[in-house]
Amino acid sequence: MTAELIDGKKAAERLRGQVAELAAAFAADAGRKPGLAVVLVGEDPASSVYVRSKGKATVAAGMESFEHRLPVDTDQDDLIALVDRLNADPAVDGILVQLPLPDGLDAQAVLTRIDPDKDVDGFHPVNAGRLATGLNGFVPCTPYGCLMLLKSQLGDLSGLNAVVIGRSNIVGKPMAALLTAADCTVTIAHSRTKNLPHHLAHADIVVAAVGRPGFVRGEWLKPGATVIDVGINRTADGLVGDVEFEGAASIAGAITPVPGGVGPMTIACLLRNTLVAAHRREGIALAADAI
Ligand SMILES: Nc1nc(=O)c2c([nH]1)NC[C@@H]1CN(c3ccc(C(=O)N[C@@H](CCC(=O)O)C(=O)O)cc3)C=[N+]21
Repeated sequence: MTAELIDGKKAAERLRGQVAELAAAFAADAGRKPGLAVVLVGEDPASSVYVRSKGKATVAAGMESFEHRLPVDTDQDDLIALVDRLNADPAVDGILVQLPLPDGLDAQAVLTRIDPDKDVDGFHPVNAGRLATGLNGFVPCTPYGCLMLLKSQLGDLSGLNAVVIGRSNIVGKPMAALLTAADCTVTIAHSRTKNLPHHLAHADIVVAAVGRPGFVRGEWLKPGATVIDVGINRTADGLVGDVEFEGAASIAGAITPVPGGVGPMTIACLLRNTLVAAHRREGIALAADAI
């Protein structure tokens, strides 16, 4: 292995520390802590683990955590009614409805019901539009975390070639928008892309978000490339990313591990977005470069 390991766990700890300091200052100013509501429908074991760790991280950062666990057979109207209550609750700055929702529930209708100014996941179409047009909104946590890792690794990203593999609304599309705004030359590759190795051969930055274990091969990479692996695949070998790690680590300049790369940054960015939401809702200034 010759690539430098990008330590997402350490970067996330640093960000969480900054959020905690700013959350304490907010609480002193506003007379209340920033609040994050997390809604989990059903008992998917992986989702339960994530929701628990989000709750713990929220409290550790000096914020209020409101957890709503609903039965798997919850109907659409009851879930929408809960979102309406959270929208109206002044103690709630951020709302996250854990995905995926059980079969039979319409996730798009639920996400679109969340007040865009409490949408700390950045999944509401209004926030997607704000990101696409360069307005202030909320950026989805995973791509935002990836951008922070890239900037701390590479500094200015201007003029670099970036290939984003995956075109989901949650990762690929917002990632491409962020890299475009950072002046990269961006290619979005996906399942229908012809000759992916051709595109990767020119990529200074690769963000892999396809959900297939070991899909990206080391020999496809440009030597020295910076590789961000968003994949979290549970296999017989344990948790693995979308990038074939051993091969990639011998050619890339730097690479995120799985676990310990992008995942911890996702949760830290959720706290960051909640802090920003709280400041905006209370009309309290937060220096643009504070976090
Ligand atoms: N509305 C919504 N927002 C989300 O942000 C959201 C969601 N739904 N549904 C599920 C996915 C997944 N997700 C992760 C967060 C942290 C880690 C994480 O911290 N992973 C650790 C450990 C992983 C493990 O051990 O299982 C790591 O990669 O090192 C992973 C995955 C957020 N998601």
